[in-house]
Amino acid sequence: MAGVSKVAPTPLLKDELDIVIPTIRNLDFLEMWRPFFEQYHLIIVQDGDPSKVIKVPEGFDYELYNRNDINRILGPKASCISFKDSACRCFGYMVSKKKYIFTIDDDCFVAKDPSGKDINALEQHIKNLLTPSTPFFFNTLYDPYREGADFVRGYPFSLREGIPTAVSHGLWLNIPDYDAPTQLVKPLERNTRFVDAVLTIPKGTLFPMCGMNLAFNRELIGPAMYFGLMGDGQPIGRYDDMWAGWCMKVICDHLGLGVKTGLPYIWHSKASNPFVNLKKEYKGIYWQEELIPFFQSATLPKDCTTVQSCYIELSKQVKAKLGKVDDYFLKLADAMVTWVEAWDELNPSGEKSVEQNGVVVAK
Ligand SMILES: O=c1ccn([C@@H]2O[C@H](COP(=O)(O)OP(=O)(O)O[C@H]3O[C@@H](CO)[C@H](O)[C@H]3O)[C@@H](O)[C@H]2O)c(=O)[nH]1
Ligand SMILES: [Mn+2]
Repeated sequence: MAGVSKVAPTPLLKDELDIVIPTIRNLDFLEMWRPFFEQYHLIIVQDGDPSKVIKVPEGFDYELYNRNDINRILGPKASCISFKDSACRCFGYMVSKKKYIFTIDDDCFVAKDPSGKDINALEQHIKNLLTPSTPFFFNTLYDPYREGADFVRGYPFSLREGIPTAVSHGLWLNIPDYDAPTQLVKPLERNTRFVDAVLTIPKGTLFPMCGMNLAFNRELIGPAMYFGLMGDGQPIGRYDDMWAGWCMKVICDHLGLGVKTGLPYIWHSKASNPFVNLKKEYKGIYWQEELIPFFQSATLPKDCTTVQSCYIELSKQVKAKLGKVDDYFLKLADAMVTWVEAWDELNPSGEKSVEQNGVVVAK
């Protein structure tokens, strides 16, 4: 038989997924990801000085937005997009037209699994997003939809269909995502432990979402993925992804959407400066002792059936209940509304309930 031409398979979700990268530096890191990323469209959000030229390696298909572009596109609503903080990445989520988003930091590289094989983090995130979540009952053999696993004895059959997955939260080998105090106490600690598992985060449980290796279904949960007001002119930094994760999880629990964490791993290469981080984080470290109980007790009315309506309702509760913590939360609550308004302006397809997104919501 004539030599069978080896045609590379089309990557999963090639035309339905954008890769969003916040950056202040050249993107040489993409060379290592080329085999996994080259066929996908990149949205680069250039932070800091817009006159700086960011070099993107040849062969990648991308759009790049700097601060001038954000101001031009959003006008006064650009005030809700952070400046001089990785939180700016959420502009990429808003401007994308795709169903899925994967966001990664420019100091995150391809990690190897225990067998020494390069980990295609994007492929694993896609698997996580395309298989259901099981937040209502814990499966002790971890991800039941994975090859070679299943639901264990005693797992209710009525719950085995699972629910749609909205978010896939990946982890990091080498430099762990520690807060500044922990970084200061354990400057040499490296994460060498590869845990071969994907878990659904149970309903009613919050978690610290890290934005450096994260994927989500933009149609299901996009409007809730606002990374807040951080960086320049703000009293706090490095709580961008945390804030988004808490708002997102409350809304996912309310709408019957799932959140997973675990595989895939990336190799996080650079520890940011712990002293700079401490300055950014310190208010957050004591504020969060009030923020967590707020999110843990947050409930949304039944008539909130779209992400936008949930998010607007949450912003009202932030204003009413967190304004006493600090005036910052009054400003943040307003910025949450501006974000949704800007989102709907750039995505005029209108608000959709999860059912309208073709999702059967667990009752
Ligand atoms: O002002 C800035 C600083 C950085 N960036 C880009 O954002 C990411 C992360 O930057 P970096 O790797 O230097 O910082 P980390 O401390 O490792 O970031 C993680 O901690 C959290 C910060 O909120 C977040 O979960 C992770 O991002 C890089 O791509 C920088 O180029 C920026 O855009 N603006
Ligand atoms: Mn980093």
